[in-house]
Amino acid sequence: MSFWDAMAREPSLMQTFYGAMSGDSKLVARVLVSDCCKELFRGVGSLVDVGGGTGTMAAAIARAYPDINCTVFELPQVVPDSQDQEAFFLGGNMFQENIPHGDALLLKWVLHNWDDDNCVKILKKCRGRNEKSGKVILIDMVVGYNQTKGGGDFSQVQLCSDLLMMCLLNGKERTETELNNLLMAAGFSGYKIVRAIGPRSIIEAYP
Ligand SMILES: C[S@@+](CC[C@H](N)C(=O)[O-])C[C@H]1O[C@@H](n2cnc3c(N)ncnc32)[C@H](O)[C@@H]1O
Repeated sequence: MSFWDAMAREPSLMQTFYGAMSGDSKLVARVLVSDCCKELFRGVGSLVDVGGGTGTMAAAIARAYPDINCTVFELPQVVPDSQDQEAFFLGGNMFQENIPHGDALLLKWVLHNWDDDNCVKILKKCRGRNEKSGKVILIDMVVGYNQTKGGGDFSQVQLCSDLLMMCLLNGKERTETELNNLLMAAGFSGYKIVRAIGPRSIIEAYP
């Protein structure tokens, strides 16, 4: 049974986990929708937050950019019973179903949950959905990046998170080289690290 299915059997655990994800998204959204990142959203009319949890990030983007149509694509057990006003929810499994099309697909704190093979599968599916135009926005740790760019030393946080991901999910935190390898294996033409947010980074990847 997957970590996600096991959690779905424990309502209190689900509430705690997705509440924590939502709290984190509130923090990160403050940076993502601030002036420093506005280039990310230029020309974007639709955005899909893949594995977007309870929709906190998508709602923050929709509030800041009312012209962007925001969708949250999540496991059915996470989709709320009634639709949110700010973002549309769609239930599905990103490995099995088609990820909805979007000018921008967002993967925040998703890739670090998976091993390399599964990451390439996820990235290929995302690339397939916006190959002609658009991009994929990743928010994840890039191990070592922040130290070299003067953003503070987050190496211990990054290594602790790496251990946690390995133990819980067979996932990992990745260096820039490892991230580049995944993107190239999934057929992306390039990427740019837009900026760091503490131990994590915002990365724009181009199909
Ligand atoms: C670490 S959480 C991040 C949630 C959200 N992006 C955030 O940062 O707050 C990973 C998310 O991936 C979702 N997820 C896991 N497996 C999935 C799948 N097969 N298809 C779609 N979503 C999935 C989980 O339900 C969870 O919300």
